[in-house]
Amino acid sequence: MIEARGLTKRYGDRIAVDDVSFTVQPGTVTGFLGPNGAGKSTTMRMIVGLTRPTAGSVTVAGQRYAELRSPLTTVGALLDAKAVHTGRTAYHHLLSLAASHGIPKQRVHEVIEQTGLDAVAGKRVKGFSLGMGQRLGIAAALIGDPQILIFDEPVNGLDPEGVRWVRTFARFLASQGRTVFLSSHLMSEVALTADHVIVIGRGRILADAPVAELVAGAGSPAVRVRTERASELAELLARSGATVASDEPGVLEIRELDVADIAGAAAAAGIVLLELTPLTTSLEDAYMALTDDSVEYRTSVPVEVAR
Ligand SMILES: Nc1ncnc2c1ncn2[C@@H]1O[C@H](COP(=O)(O)OP(=O)(O)OP(=O)(O)O)[C@@H](O)[C@H]1O
Repeated sequence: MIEARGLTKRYGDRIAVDDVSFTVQPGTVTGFLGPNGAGKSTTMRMIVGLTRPTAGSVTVAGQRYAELRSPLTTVGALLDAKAVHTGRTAYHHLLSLAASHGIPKQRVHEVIEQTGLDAVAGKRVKGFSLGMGQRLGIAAALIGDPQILIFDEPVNGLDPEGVRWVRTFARFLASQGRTVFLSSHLMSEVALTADHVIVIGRGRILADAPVAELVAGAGSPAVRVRTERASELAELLARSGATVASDEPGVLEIRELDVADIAGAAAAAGIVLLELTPLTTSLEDAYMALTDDSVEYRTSVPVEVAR
């Protein structure tokens, strides 16, 4: 279990992590989701004692990382796979890690096998592909057979096969009763991998819920409408309290009004609808709704598109 209480990190007058409290449970994959710069890496670095909190605390298995007598056998982390840039072979990299922590050699063979590195274990890490580097990072995290695993953006830059491997492996680790905490800025990835999601934006927790609950609570789903009089209908519906968006000429995405309300309003105004489709709410919608005010950089769709 990982427990953060009032965890805060300031860099000068910039607040990277702002008074966050959460618990990550064993036996599940918990996704840590947020846009770039939201504070995910800073939080993870504080969990494993690499960054010192400005205030608050975080514990793993009930203790602060610095107090752990045997850190590698308690928590394993993959924070920056590219950080391993060595002329040593994968086997020797893992062997020296094991040796420096009193972990038997046998464990090196086990993690090599578990992470599918057998074929490249004798090769120098320098020449590794990103996918192989990621497997090596995960093997290193597993070396002490810890119950708690922290992976920062484990699928970033991986090909589809690599993504699938990380996803399946994370689920396997959780099925063994381990605590698996993995970050991503990809909601689609988290939806496929995690049971539970903690969403962070601008250093604050925006949601902490099972994936299913987050989707269900995403608010009114959108309705897609196609008409030749899109801008006229958009103005009409906006006056009735709808939120109207458009990223394609003649097509509107309407929230806060249901299909019947929209059809009624269009009929009353003599506007012919060419399409009227309720859209199901996805985790992506839920995530966008939650982080709407939290993204540092955004693109906006000009209203003119609706015309
Ligand atoms: N060492 C540092 N010095 C100053 N500011 C920092 C430092 N590390 C992080 N920050 C700032 O803190 C904020 C949170 O960064 P962090 O890397 O934790 O976010 P993130 O959610 O992991 O984003 P990304 O997905 O882009 O890695 C950002 O605004 C970042 O610029």
